[in-house]
Amino acid sequence: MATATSHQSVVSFASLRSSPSSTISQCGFKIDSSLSFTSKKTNFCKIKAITSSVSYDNTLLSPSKTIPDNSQKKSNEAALILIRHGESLWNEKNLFTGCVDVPLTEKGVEEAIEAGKRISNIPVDVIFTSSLIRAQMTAMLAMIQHRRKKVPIILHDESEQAKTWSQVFSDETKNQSIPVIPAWQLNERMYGELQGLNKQETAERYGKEQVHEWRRSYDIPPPKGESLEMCAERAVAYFQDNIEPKLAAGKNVMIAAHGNSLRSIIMYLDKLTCQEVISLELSTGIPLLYIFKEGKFMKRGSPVGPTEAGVYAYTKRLAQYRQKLEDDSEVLCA
Ligand SMILES: O=C(O)[C@@H](CO)OP(=O)(O)O
Repeated sequence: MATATSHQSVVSFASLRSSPSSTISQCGFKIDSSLSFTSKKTNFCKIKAITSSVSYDNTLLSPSKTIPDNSQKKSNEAALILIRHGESLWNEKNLFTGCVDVPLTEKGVEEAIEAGKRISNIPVDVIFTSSLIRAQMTAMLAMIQHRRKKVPIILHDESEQAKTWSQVFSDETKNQSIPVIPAWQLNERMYGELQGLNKQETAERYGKEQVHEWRRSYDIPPPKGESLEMCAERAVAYFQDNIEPKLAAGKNVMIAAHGNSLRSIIMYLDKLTCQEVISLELSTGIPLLYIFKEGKFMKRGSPVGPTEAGVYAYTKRLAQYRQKLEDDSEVLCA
């Protein structure tokens, strides 16, 4: 089996069972129908909920107790956008990165801006990122492209003082902000003793198959690192405890994270088996859209651009949101 690169230009969603053709779909996915899958159940039942959850709302941007908690607002659907960070300096050098905190390349910056353009008409109420700079840069660069022009603000909870010192005292300013919640649980899989090694040289030294197992198998960890299963135990538990409740409350969520932390979350959303997840590759800087409705996640594809009609054809709510953005900009231009 060929070693997958971190820069593949195609997102191969092995689980997209409802669309069997091997073409670029209307949603912007390439679906690889050459793969066949068994009906083996995913063993995600192993994932235990982590109870030490942190929950933020827009209200945390302001100390006022009188501001209503909008997280309780009723809605029957919410958008979920997943973005793998843009190309990092170590992606460019083909080095195993894992939890090493490396920034984006110039190309990565451009990818993040392009991703932002693609989702610029999709509502975002709260952003979750890993604690690593490449995911945070991606989230920020993407959000500055958003037509709503809200300001993404990182919430700091590392100490009581950090929380107190970053309070916002204007309701209006708070309403024009989007909370950005960093969570180490969304960090890239810890690559152990491979971190900093060149991927090609490692494959030459240990063999392509061994390195492919370390990189893509579900339960085989790299030396002293995390397997995808171990990464899922923290990333999916965090998603269930902190992100799903937001979606259930009608909040539109964006997650900027990493190849493997997002693979584990997609495995959960798409109910992929341990075999299926091996073929799941995420490109850098490509946003993926899901709709959460009645407790279920529906994959909607990757928004191709601000004028891409397909994305909006899927839900009335997204179409209405875009129409409102159009109306507002017409009023501003008049
Ligand atoms: O190096 C890493 O941390 C990851 C993501 O870039 O690489 P891989 O494609 O091997 O999972």
